[in-house]
Amino acid sequence: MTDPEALKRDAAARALTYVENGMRLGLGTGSTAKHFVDLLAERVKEGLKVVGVPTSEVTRAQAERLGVPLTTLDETPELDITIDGADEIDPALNLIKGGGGALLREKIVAAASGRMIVIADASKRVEALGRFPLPIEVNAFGLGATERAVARVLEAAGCPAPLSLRRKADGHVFVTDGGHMILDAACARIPDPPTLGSRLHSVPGVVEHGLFIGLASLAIIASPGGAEVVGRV
Ligand SMILES: O=C(CO)[C@H](O)[C@H](O)COP(=O)(O)O
Repeated sequence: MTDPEALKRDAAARALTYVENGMRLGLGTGSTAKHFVDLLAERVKEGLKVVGVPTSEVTRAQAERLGVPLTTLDETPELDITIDGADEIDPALNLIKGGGGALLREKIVAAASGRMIVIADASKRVEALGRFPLPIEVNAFGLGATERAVARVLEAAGCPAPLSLRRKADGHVFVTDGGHMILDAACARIPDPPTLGSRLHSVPGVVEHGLFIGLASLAIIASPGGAEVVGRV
């Protein structure tokens, strides 16, 4: 059996072939994106000139440690490519993201990019989104009321789901880089992701959700047979 880390690194290496001198890059978060930043740093040491916007404090620390030049969306509001992982990828390249809790910055950075390339191993491919619990980032104020409103929206969208407040391994509540909390919705199957996405945005207190609709234009999916490049259908 192929080592999952080797597959993630394969996908990351293939994504690097899309990076050209002078590009402004969005740098994703998670174990697959971490491989991309490692490989990018090697190319930077060899002389590649790029600048990156990290999607989390974890990625910022990694990139800084490895010498990848960084900028912000205030200094550089338009990026060429974002390369990021995903928790689920459907055939239309709609995604669930946020397993690592970085969904808000990931979505802002992807939306500011000319294209988003998703890198993943084949286990992330699904026919329909929803088996992976959908992360919903919420403001701490009014948490109980927001949770009830989110539950009503999920039910109306045909995917009633238990909600759980995300906690860290030590039991403390997980707090995002933006200072918010995450409700994970165990939907099982989301019949209409775009509709659910817009309805969730209508709930006061919801800061962002992990449905990435129409943002990714390319997915690089690594399996033991090699890395497959899939364009949006
Ligand atoms: O959305 C994310 C972080 O918020 C990650 O991209 C997603 O969780 C995939 O992570 P990994 O590459 O470790 O499987």
